Amino acid sequence: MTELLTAAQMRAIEQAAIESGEVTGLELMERAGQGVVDAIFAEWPELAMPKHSAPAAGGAGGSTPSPLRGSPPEYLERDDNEMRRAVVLCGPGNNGGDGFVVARLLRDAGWQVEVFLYGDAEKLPPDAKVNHERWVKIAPVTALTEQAFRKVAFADMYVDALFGTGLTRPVAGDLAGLLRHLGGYGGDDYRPRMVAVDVPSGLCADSGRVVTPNPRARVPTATLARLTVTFDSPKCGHFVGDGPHHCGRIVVKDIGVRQFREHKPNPHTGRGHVVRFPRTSLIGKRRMVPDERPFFSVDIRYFTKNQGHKYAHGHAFILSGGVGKGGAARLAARGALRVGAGAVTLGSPPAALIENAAQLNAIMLQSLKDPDALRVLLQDTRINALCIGPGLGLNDRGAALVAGVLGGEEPRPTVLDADALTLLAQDRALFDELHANCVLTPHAGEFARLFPEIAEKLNAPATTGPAYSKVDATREAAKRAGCVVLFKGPDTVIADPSGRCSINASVYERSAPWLATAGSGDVLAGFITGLLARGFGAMQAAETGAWLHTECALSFGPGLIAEDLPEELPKLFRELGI
Ligand SMILES: NC(=O)C1=CN([C@@H]2O[C@H](COP(=O)(O)OP(=O)(O)OC[C@H]3O[C@@H](n4cnc5c(N)ncnc54)[C@H](OP(=O)(O)O)[C@@H]3O)[C@@H](O)[C@H]2O)[C@@H](O)CC1
Ligand SMILES: [K+]
Repeated sequence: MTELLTAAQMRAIEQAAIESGEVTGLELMERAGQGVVDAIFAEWPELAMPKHSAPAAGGAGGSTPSPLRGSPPEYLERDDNEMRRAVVLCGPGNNGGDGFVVARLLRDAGWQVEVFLYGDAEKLPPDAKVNHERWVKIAPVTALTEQAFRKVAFADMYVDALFGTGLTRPVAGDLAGLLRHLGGYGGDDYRPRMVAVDVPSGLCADSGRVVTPNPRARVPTATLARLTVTFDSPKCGHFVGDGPHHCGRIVVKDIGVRQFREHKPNPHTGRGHVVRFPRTSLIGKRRMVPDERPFFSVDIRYFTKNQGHKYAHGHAFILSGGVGKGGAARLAARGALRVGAGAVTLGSPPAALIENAAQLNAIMLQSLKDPDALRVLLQDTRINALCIGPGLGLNDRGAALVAGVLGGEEPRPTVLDADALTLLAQDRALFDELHANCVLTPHAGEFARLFPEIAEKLNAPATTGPAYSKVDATREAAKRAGCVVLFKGPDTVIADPSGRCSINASVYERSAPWLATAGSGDVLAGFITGLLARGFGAMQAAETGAWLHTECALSFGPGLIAEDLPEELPKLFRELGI
């Protein structure tokens, strides 16, 4: 798994590296700038060629339209030289320092580069100041205003080095207007080559939220990049909230500080300690960082087909709702069976038995009238995982069954989804019965019902950086509930009460918008239940279930309906060598 860092964690690693004496801040800045330039040429190889010799396919060859509306200035229209043109926007911190390095390296590569600075050159931090001075020996720097930018902004590429991990407050005044332009130009169908250094300016690196007093503004005050080049490790904000929308694509460049991730305090000075708790992992497919495993590791031990009867592979029990409401629980049951539970039983109210019987074959069916019947059933110790909520019904029977599931003598690992979550929100005494082997799988609405104070913080405008994030919210919720919380979305965040946290992001190359289809959440609940039955721990079951869910959707492709998800698993398991 790839580790995601917060801005503070990245700063601590950088600080430890510098304090070790093995590298200077200036060297790190040079590596960062070089990383950006390398990423640019890898992303757009045609930019390494002279302008008129590059293929023009897809608008890749010639000059791109201005990101600001209106025609390019006359002198640019007359320009017929062969040089590539870049505009680099530098800010008042070290992100701006990286920008000056990028400008210099592009110029060394034969580009015509125009540099703008927002802020006072005298107040730049030391390394940024050195790179500013290096640049002004080569070419001038223009003070950044919207008006000044409008006059010259016509380029093959724009580099956004205004703010990185140091964004502390909303961008205001003239610069806000400029960022709105850079974040809202061109409609949806065309984005100029905008490269964000570390993080698109205006976006909080921790939360992926645009830092603004007005979150409902039609055009956000953050740049819209086609490529974001970050250093050492991706940051949480690249994968949650609006991050993926603003980043375009993420490339991670090694700047040689990895050994300092585990840095201990210097015994003499006591400094150089890297604070890396809590850790956040990315559950992803693609290889993002050298020497990290390309796949999220599905623990194959739990899938090994040991000889043995079906119950040796676990027995999942799924509680269903009333007549006409059984579809959701049947989907969950199918998911649990396909993911590998040896046996799956659906507990149905007597009146719905015939309906369920007509739809089930490999899944067993059991009459489940009330909590007394449940108590008797749970005397069967082979039942080792439960799922309650899909299609359950917001009624007394539902509430009594949730109480029965949570309050038994030997509470089983249990997934609580859908109606069970609403019932928990309505009855705090029930909520207090949650135990460490529970997994809650709320979407945003259910999350807000279950954890109203946390949701209020998350939904409040992000007016300071670092802003409260979905990662923070899920961690806090897991702690409060005392169990695993899987907060659904394209950026599914999973946390346990100890603070362990993962993000299963269905974004970038794992984007699967067709996964937002009726019944998809029921299948996810079933996957997790099946994995619990196979012996996975609660956190691992939630992580693996979420990962498989996205992978099934990607494998099937558009046109997917919830029924297709479990049926995709055998193919996926074959590919994984399970
Ligand atoms: N970590 C690493 O290993 C490496 C990091 N590197 C690079 O350093 C970057 C982090 O640099 P950084 O800490 O100087 O922060 P950065 O984002 O440049 O901004 C801080 C400045 O912006 C200002 N400011 C903030 N918000 C504002 C607002 N709304 N409107 C106006 N001003 C605002 C803020 O002002 P202040 O809050 O202090 O008043 C301060 O002046 C990082 O993203 C990466 O690119 C690489 O070089 C190499 C390795
Ligand atoms: K930036």
